Amino acid sequence: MSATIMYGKDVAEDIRNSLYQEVEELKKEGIKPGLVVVIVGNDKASKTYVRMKEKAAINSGMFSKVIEKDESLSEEELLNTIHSLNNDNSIHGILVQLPLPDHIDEQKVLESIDPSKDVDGFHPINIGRLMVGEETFVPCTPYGIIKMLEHHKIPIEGKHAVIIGRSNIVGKPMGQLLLNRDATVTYCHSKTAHLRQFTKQADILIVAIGKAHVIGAEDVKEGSAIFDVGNSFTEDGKVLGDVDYDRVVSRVNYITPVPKGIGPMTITMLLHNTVHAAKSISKGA
Ligand SMILES: Nc1nc2c(c(=O)[nH]1)N[C@@H](CN(C=O)c1ccc(C(=O)N[C@@H](CCC(=O)O)C(=O)O)cc1)CN2
Repeated sequence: MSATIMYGKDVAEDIRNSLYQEVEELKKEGIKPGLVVVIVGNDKASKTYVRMKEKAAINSGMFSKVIEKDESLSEEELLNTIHSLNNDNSIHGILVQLPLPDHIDEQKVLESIDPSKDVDGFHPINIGRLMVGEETFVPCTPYGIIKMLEHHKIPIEGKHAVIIGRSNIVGKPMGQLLLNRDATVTYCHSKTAHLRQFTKQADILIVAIGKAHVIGAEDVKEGSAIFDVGNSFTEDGKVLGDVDYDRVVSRVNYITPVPKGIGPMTITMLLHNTVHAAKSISKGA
């Protein structure tokens, strides 16, 4: 069996080209989409992701700013920073890079972001909208996976989608997006007994647990589509997915590699959400 290797870059390029055109049109109306990313602390991977976001936004013709704060920043200071960004009319998208240091209440911070600028889609109002099937900001990684499914014309309706991982960033919204498209969805997580029993049934398998190579050839259904969200770093700086790609690839029809699979789509859907925010804020929606 020869699998289709799903490179996010290929799908991302088309979306980024059309976003660039949309940004140019907005600029003619005097609107330059503006994204601010706030990062607290020195996590190496987070810093890399933030740089990638900044570069992608600038390349798409947007205004982009990174606010870097020291690890010792208090929760109150962070909330004040967000408050002033909420009130800044030149900023359409606000994102707080996760994870935050332990002394800061992550949920409180995410809930302080104006929902109309919440380009990560993590605010409870936007999550609620997703649950009831209303248009909203969709979290970037699951949104990117939906775009990849669409691009490769992988059927969703009536299929069994199994999601490993129940984070607010990926697992939970991913399941809801697939459910909204009439998949039968099973959530698995660290306490799931007999994990393989579920993964082997999956027509679409989404793996987002952050443990290198835990899914092997015996865990997948033949002919399925595998989406690997994992990004674990080895001591020598190599990035590994949650799926043992080399062993799994020959058993499935579709698979994302790590790196260059879903990662580029996460950043692209952030750009999409920022343009969407700029449009709706400027129209007073
Ligand atoms: N506020 C947020 N925080 C975090 C999110 C998020 O969506 N919003 N997601 C992750 C990190 N993340 C984006 O922030 C992210 C992770 C990985 C990649 C990526 O492109 N990875 C590469 C490999 C890594 C590399 O080359 O250095 C790939 O898979 O090709 C992009 C974004 C947690 N925090």
